[in-house]
Parts: sequence; C-alpha cells; structure tokens
Amino acid sequence: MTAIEVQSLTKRYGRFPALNNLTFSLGQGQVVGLMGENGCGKTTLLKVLAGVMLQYDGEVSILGHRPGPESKALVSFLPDQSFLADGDRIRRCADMYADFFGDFNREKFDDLLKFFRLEPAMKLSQLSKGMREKAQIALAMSRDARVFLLDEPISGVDPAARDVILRAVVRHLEPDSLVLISTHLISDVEPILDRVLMMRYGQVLLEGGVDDLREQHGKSMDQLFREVYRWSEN
Ligand SMILES: Nc1ncnc2c1ncn2[C@@H]1O[C@H](COP(=O)(O)OP(=O)(O)OP(=O)(O)O)[C@@H](O)[C@H]1O
Repeated sequence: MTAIEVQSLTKRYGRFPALNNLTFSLGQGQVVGLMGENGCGKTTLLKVLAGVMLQYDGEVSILGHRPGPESKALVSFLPDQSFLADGDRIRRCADMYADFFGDFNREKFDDLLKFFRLEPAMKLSQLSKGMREKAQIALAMSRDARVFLLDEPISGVDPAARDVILRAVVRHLEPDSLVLISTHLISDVEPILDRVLMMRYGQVLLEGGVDDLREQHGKSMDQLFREVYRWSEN
C-alpha cells in the first residue's frame, strides 16, 4: 500500500517556492533517505508530511489521510531542532509522550534507553549532544506509528553514536512501517536504506531503490549523490 502520496506540492515562503510542484509516492515497509543540498526543501517537506505546516498547494496523502489530526496519529515526527525542555528528566519526557500519544510503547522505550545506555533519571540539560539525540530518537521510535519522519537525526554526533542511533531506528521497525530520514551524512545512513529520494530546488532530482541504483551505476549512494549534483549543475 502507498504510505505517502504527494502530487504537485508547492509550498511558498512569500513568493519563494521552497517546494515546487513536487510529485512522488512511497510505499510501506521501507527506509528511505531524503537527500539534497542545503535549502532544497527537505525540512519543509517533512513539516508538510508531519501535519505541522498546513498551508500549501497540491495534494498530500498519508495512508489515505490529508495531513491533520488523523494522519498525525499515524506519524511520528522527529524535528531537526530539540523539542524537549532542558529542565526535564528523561522519565518526564516519556510520561509526556505517553500522555500525548496513545501509541507510545513503554517497552520499546525502556529497551531503547538501555540500548543507548541512558537512565530515566538523567536530566536533559546534563546530556551531551549525542545523548540528547539518542533520547529524542528513543521517544520518536517508541511510538507504534506507521510512518516515521526523521529530520537529520544524526547531525552533529560522532560516527560511533551515528551508528548506534541508526541501529536503533530499525530495531523495532514493523515490516509495514515507512521511515523517511533526511540527512547529509549519506555514507553513514546508506547501510539502513532501501530507497533514496534526492531533491533539488524543491523538486525530485532522482529517486530509486538503493540496490537498483547501485547495480545501474556501480556506485555507492554517496558517490552517486555527488555525481548527480555535479551533472545537474552543467
Ligand atoms: N520560515 C521560512 N521563511 C522563509 N523562507 C524559509 C523558511 N523556512 C525555510 N525557508 C527557505 O525555504 C527553502 C527550503 O528550506 P528547508 O529548510 O526546507 O531546506 P532543507 O533542504 O531542509 O535545508 P538544510 O539541508 O539546510 O536543512 C530555503 O531556501 C529556505 O531559505
């Protein structure tokens, strides 16, 4: 079944189209890398899909729902900026998540905390950047959601932490879930990707299955990304 269907999506900030007649669809049961240069529209797209940005032109459907309360119940969104209050402890963040989201799964959360070697009593203000990213990923991935939208979940953390975070992303994934993960760290993310969606100027530049693209071009996604963007400049 199609998880995300986007047709002729345009989102303007003033007169500037951050998303420009964007069309694509993504099926369930895969991990998709959303890639592209700074400012190509990745965060804007994720915000529209997450239902936090409701003013746009075009058609967007998440498992058959327009972005809104019904789609939000099925979508777990990890924004690119920290959404947790510094003064809180991890335990309190989990309680708030459980209050807010009916599909919050405490067992998954406890497992992910252990996996990350984090303690419920830890205060957010005392966590390093990498530990904080881990706490946020643990919260976002502990929902029994159908679609996960992760905006740069491993930016600014060391390579070992990136690896652990990515393993956590796929740890409890249901076979029919879709994960859309935006990143500039392509070679780090590549091992968990089934598909890539490369964007430029608010449009799709290249889309395809990772195995097919590798076979077709004989290149890693990181190499392909560099090449595709070089071609499109000429
Ligand atoms: N609130 C805003 N007001 C005006 N312009 C905006 C706003 N948010 C984003 N933009 C512009 O829209 C375009 C797309 O921004 P967006 O943040 O979606 O890109 P991105 O691909 O996520 O970039 P990055 O890789 O740097 O995170 C950029 O040109 C940006 O300057």
